[in-house]
Amino acid sequence: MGSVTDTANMGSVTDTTNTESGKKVTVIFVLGGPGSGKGTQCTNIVQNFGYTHLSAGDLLRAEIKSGSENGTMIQNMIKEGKIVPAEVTIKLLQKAIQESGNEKFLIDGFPRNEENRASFESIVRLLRIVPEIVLFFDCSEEEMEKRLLNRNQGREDDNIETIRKRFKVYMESSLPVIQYYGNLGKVRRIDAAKPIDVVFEEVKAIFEKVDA
Ligand SMILES: Nc1ncnc2c1ncn2[C@@H]1O[C@H](COP(=O)(O)OP(=O)(O)OP(=O)(O)O)[C@@H](O)[C@H]1O
Ligand SMILES: Nc1ccn([C@@H]2O[C@H](COP(=O)(O)O)[C@@H](O)[C@H]2O)c(=O)n1
Ligand SMILES: [Mg+2]
Repeated sequence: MGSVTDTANMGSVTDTTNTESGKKVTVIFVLGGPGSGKGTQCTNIVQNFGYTHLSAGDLLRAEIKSGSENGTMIQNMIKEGKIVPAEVTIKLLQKAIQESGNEKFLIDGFPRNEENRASFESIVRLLRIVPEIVLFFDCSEEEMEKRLLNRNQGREDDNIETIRKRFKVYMESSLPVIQYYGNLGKVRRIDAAKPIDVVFEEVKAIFEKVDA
């Protein structure tokens, strides 16, 4: 997305569909419940299909670490399992997109609620970028809870109290976004309860079609 210019103001994103090299920008949203395996499978997709993986959660956690003025607000929201205002998250995504030099993006954990979706769409409408497809990692709460409690990555939100809050936000705010894209025929549902390599076989079949 080399020709997308943003003068630190989301309203001033230049209207362009293609990069300066004339290549098409591909955006794939990666959605699913907490612990469904989005990050794990994105790592596999990057290795096999040349996408840049942008995890909204990872970008927000990096923003906390950077000591930014929004850090405390973001940290408090993550601890409570709440969704950070889209304005903040989209700025981080835009910066990462610009810095990547790539044209193919997996946007993981975004849009997470209606406000995320509507804000993103109002910006990308200018760019005429629409998500190619939405990968939906579908997994039971029981399995996701087990995975999160065993993740051991030192995440402040991987405790049972916050996990329950994240599940509630997922059911109430994130699933409707998946349904929205489902109504547009964009959702590719994946049975994420299976072992990692089996899930990736299903993912691979989808990407082979996208890249065809
Ligand atoms: N198919 C799978 N079977 C068993 N364990 C898995 C599977 N996929 C991922 N895991 C493990 O579950 C944990 C959560 O996976 P991951 O971090 O990829 O989930 P996520 O969807 O990105 O979660 P979050 O939304 O919290 O970031 C990790 O410890 C990972 O190794
Ligand atoms: N669009 C988003 C994505 C994430 N968050 C916050 O980060 C937390 C962790 O997200 P993961 O995808 O890494 O699980 C999430 O619970 C939210 O608090 C957000 O606000 N907006
Ligand atoms: Mg993740």
